[in-house]
Amino acid sequence: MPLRITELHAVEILDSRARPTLAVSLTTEDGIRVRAGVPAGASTGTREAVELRDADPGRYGGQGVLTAAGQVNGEIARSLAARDFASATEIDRALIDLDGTGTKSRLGANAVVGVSLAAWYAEAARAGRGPWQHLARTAGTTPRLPVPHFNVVNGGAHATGGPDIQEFMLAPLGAPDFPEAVRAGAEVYARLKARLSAAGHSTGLGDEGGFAPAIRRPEDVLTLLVEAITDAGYTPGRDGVAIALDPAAGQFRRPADGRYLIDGEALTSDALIDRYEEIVDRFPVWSLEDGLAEDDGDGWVRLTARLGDRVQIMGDDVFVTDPALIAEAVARRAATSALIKVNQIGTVTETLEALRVCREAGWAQMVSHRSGETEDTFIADLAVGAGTGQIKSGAPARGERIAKYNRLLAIADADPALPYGLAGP
Ligand SMILES: O=C(O)[C@@H](CO)OP(=O)(O)O
Ligand SMILES: [Mg+2]
Repeated sequence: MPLRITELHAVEILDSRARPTLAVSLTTEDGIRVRAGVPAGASTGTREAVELRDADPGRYGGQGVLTAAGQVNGEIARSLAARDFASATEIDRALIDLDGTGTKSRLGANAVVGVSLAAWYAEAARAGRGPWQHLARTAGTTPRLPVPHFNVVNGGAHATGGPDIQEFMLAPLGAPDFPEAVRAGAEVYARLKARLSAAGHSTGLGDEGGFAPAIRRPEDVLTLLVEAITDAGYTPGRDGVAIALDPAAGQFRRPADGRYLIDGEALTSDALIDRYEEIVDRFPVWSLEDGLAEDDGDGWVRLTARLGDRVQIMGDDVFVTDPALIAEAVARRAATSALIKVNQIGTVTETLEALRVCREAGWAQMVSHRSGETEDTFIADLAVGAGTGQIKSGAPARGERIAKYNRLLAIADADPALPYGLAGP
């Protein structure tokens, strides 16, 4: 039976930063009703799909999304309603065609992604399956529970006064199963808080629920993390709890001369790569995301050549979940893995395509939240269904972050046969 939408409705809600975003509800002719929440980033890539924000500076300082909601309730609803669709993929294609810009800027990427997520929820519900089972079946992938990456120290664009490096994450690679990985994350988080307090640092939180102490030197943060991992009784490293970094280096690159301003120094790409190498020598860092800026193309190739066999070199702002950009980087050996965010590209179909490009190239994939989140848990199902083996959803604290981890705990509980951990090569 074809999928027919009888009602599509978007409403302005709040995200975790008290900024407006969209919730989209969708009803099908056969009575399925679903709802999706739309996330939003702060450290965005320049080639991301473009969200619509209102022109009116009098509401939410010009950040409202009534225009985007209007696109869903008006043009998108008129175009999709009462049409027969063979699948959610077809709905995504219709959205891409209707928008017509390649960047989703006309309808708004926030409007488009809300409808896309709702369409996939609806298709799964109509098939009588959970979202992850449905995604696995559609994509032809082998499901697994991902290694959670807990962002326990927040800096950069996510925490004023925090470190220059945006994200310091705990990755319980050595955990025997997903619940034990969550436990490790939460126990180390508690020990880290105790260490920060004892040293007189702030334990206030950044946007993703991690601590945001005024510690500039990345090595000083890493030392604290290793101590906290040990305090909690875990082994620092791949057999226990490893560390992943997302410097989001584009945020601290000086446009005038392309130097990276970190910890009071102005480093060339090569000097920054040297610094990363020293960090990898000294600390149990296993993954490095956006180590360089998105426009430092040759730097990415050198970074991968230098460190690619020691740590995962992951692109976020540089690839923006775009299958074409990922394919190009595979050919240039400009990274070894890609971060995956549905709202960076705008539809679930294109996201699955990006994941397929990675799989076929032997690249690792990490499904990711945004720094502005809702209680929506689609990314948890996406990580399991697509079998990516990795997810990041912030600290093991704050409702919008733990919604995803708690969804993963529920999936683990309901299906004890699901394997846990990194996907094989
Ligand atoms: O850089 C990132 O990886 C993300 C999520 O942690 O941040 P933002 O959503 O602000 O782009
Ligand atoms: Mg990033």
